This record gives sequence, C-alpha cells and structure tokens, in this order.
Amino acid sequence: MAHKAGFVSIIGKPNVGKSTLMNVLVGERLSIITPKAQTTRHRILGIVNEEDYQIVFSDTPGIIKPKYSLQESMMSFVNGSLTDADVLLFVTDINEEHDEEDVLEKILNRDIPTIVLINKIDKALQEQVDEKIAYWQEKLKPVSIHAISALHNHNLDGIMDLVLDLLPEHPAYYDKEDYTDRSERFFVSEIIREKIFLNYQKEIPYSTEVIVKSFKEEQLKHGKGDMIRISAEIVVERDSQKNILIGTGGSMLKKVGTEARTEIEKFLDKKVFLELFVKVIPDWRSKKNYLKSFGYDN
Ligand SMILES: Nc1nc2c(ncn2[C@@H]2O[C@H](COP(=O)(O)OP(=O)(O)OP(=O)(O)O)[C@@H](O)[C@H]2O)c(=O)[nH]1
Repeated sequence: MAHKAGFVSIIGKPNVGKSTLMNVLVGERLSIITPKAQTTRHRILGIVNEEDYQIVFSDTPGIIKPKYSLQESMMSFVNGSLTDADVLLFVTDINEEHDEEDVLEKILNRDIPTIVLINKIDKALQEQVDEKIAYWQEKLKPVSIHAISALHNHNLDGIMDLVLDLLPEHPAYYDKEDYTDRSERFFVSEIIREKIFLNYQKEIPYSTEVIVKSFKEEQLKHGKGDMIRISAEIVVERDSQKNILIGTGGSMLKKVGTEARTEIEKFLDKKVFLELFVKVIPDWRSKKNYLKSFGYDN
C-alpha cells in the first residue's frame, strides 16, 4: 500500500478543547490544558506514526483579535498552520456562544477539506447538538460533522480513519520515531506555565513567560540512576506581579515548583531537581526583541 502523510491543523476559538483533542488523538500529553482561555501560545506538532502513514497534527492558539504583540505572534502561528494544512479539524464548544466570524474568515475560501467537531457534548442536550449540527452544516458545508467529547474520549473513533482518507500519498515528513517537533526543554517550560495558569488569577498567567535556563543530566550517587537538574526563569511584567507570584514567604512559588516538578518527573520519567527564579521585564509582551528571544518570531 502507498504511504500517506500530511498536516492536520486543529483550529478554533480559545478554550474549546483543541489541546485536549490533540493529546487524545496523539496519545501523548503534549499540549498543556487549563480551564483558562489562551493557554496555548505556540503551534505544537503531535505526530502519529504507523508503517503506512504519518499524520502530523498541529495544536494552535485559539483565534482572537490580537491586542498586543504576543497575541499577534500567536495568530501568525495559526495562519502558518493554515497555509500548509491538508485537512482542518475545526473545534467548536457547544456551550459557548463564541463569535466565530474571525475563524470563518480564516477558513472559508481556502479549499482545505474541513471536519467540524462540536465538542463538550457531555454538557449538552441532544436538541442542542442537533441544532448545532444543522447550523455548521449550513455555514461551512464541511466534509463531515461530529458531536464529541474530547475530555471523555467520546465519539472520536471514526475521526482518524476519516482524516487518513483525506490525506495525500506522500513520504513521511518527520522521522518515524518522532512524536513532536519540540524539545524536552520546551515541554518543561510549558508544564511550569500550566501550573502558573492553574494557580493564579486575572492577568498573572497572561503576563508570564517561562524560560528554561539550564537542563543538565547528573548521575546520582551510589548507582541510584540519573537525575535532571533544571533551572527556569519566570518572567513577569511588573514588580507587583513578581510579589504575587512568589507569595508570602515564597509559599506560592514553592507550590508551583512542587506541582511542576511532579509533572516533569512523570513526563521525563526521571528524578528532577527544579529551581525557579522570578524576573521582571517591563512590558515584555509588547517588545519584539523579547518575543523573538522567547520563540515567538514566526
Ligand atoms: N466538559 C468538557 N470539558 C472539556 C472537554 N474538552 C475539553 N474540556 C475542558 O475545556 C478546557 C479547555 O481545554 P483546552 O484543551 O485547553 O482548550 P483549547 O481550545 O486548547 O484552549 P486554548 O489554549 O485557549 O486555545 C479545559 O478545562 C478542558 O478540560 C469536553 O469534551 N467536555
């Protein structure tokens, strides 16, 4: 049988469940997930390899009207993923009344086969589901529409086969051993960022970036195996944010550090020693040079 390969972009508004879906489809916990909108800031690839195919999924930031440079970069990642997509998985949340015009603007007239996934139906009535299916059928005329729950892995069964049908014959784009394009360092910084999204409110998560400064493998004494020593910097925009991040007597930062370390140990399957520092860079989200050095130059 001929080999198939291609790019499948997962797109939609913030918080609809794109990262949850990608992790289920790829079978790895690659993208971080939080109840807050705009958790995903980059385009992250999740690769599914079999002998006769390679599907390269892209998780992308939720589509918004950008208000500052960081969000502009986030939207350029979305545009990039639309340029090379062979198939689109458009995810929409059945319970949220998003204004989807900006999404439609991006995907209509592109001539990319589109599958609509109406997500979070575990929280909806059948009537609502039927109504939304009719709505999206009329609006997008997609290849097919599925009412799913990514969180509960419900109704996802046929989607891989459908995607595969739509992919062209092509050699693999990536090594067949790879399951992502990102480094361990990147995932470590994402896990720390996830814990910040989960532990702080209001503007703190959105004003924060995490940079892994060092990542060193060390031998434990007495033949007890390896450990990884990681040092990471948490960047915020103002002194007041730094104080909140650290918390009274360092309590909050300690909590974030412990939660992150536990998760990083699971991810790397090694013992980890994690050190966190907080640094203020005024207005970094609007400064092109910082955005570039943090990986947002697209
Ligand atoms: N009830 C329910 N919640 C879900 C489902 N899928 C995802 N969620 C929740 O929705 C929230 C957002 O999920 P994400 O996967 O981070 O959403 P996203 O679209 O990647 O979000 P952005 O990073 O803002 O683009 C999380 O709290 C998920 O647990 C679902 O099928 N049912």
